[in-house]
Amino acid sequence: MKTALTIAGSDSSGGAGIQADLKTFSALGVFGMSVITAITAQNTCGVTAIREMDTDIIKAQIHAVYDDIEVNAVKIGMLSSSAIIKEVAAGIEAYTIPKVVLDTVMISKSGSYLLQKNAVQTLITDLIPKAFVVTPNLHEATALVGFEVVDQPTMQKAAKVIKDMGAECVVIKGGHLEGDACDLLYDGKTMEFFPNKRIQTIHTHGTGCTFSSAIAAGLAKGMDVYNAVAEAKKYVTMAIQHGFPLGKGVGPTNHFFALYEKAGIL
Ligand SMILES: Nc1ncnc2c1ncn2[C@@H]1O[C@H](COP(=O)(O)OP(=O)(O)OP(=O)(O)O)[C@@H](O)[C@H]1O
Ligand SMILES: Cc1ncc(CO)c(N)n1
Repeated sequence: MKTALTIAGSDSSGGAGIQADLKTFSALGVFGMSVITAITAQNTCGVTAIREMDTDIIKAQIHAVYDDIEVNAVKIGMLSSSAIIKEVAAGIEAYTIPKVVLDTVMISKSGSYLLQKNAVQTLITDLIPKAFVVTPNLHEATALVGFEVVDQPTMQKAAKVIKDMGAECVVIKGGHLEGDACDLLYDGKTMEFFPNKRIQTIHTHGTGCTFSSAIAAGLAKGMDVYNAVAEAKKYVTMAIQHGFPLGKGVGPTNHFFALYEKAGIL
């Protein structure tokens, strides 16, 4: 069985973060492992508290996994601070980790900072150059490149700038576009749009985490980046389609509907 590791924050409500990542890995038939960078007290209405893990326990978790187990792909999510980014970058360096999907998590849907504002530059200098795929949403792409990313032409322009920061491939997510939910993949040679009709729902908690983990799962299974993104897009669309009104706010993506439907059980 192929393996994937998520290095990310915990979401107590189970819709995003480590919990969404592990559900995605399982649903896609990959054995999931985790390095927890921070704990959030979070539900469908918002984030009420954040506690960062000390860098020594983050380092110990990375070493515990890598000293024992072959890891076929890594997804990186919430990192919270510059110090944590540097620790994770050192781990990638120490084990020369190749298939890294970096989800540049910055602000939760409810508006809480999951990455300190002053850490964006560290992300650019220390981690983006080590990533195989970087997956910013429109807001994150804007923060990375310094101009507004709001439509397909500016997504294309931003993808080139982020590629020049040293990432192998760039996926700019169009979940926040006006109109269709259209993502862009740039591998340095071709620009490929992955269009999809926008699903009319408020239940989109964890869409970004689900998508980036699904890309990592595809890479773990040996897919090339194009197929990994195409399959991840199908998966996240299905998971949003079956999203449901858990709690009083923004409900989560639904992995198990996706799994059962795929297996022909439902
Ligand atoms: N309403 C929707 N209908 C269809 N696809 C969607 C919808 N919302 C998001 N997506 C898709 O979900 C994936 C995640 O994109 P999105 O832009 O929502 O990420 P994100 O903002 O990083 O998510 P998060 O808030 O969880 O961090 C992309 O493939 C995007 O196109
Ligand atoms: C822990 C965590 N990671 C990522 C997200 C996505 O925004 C979230 N809401 N919570």
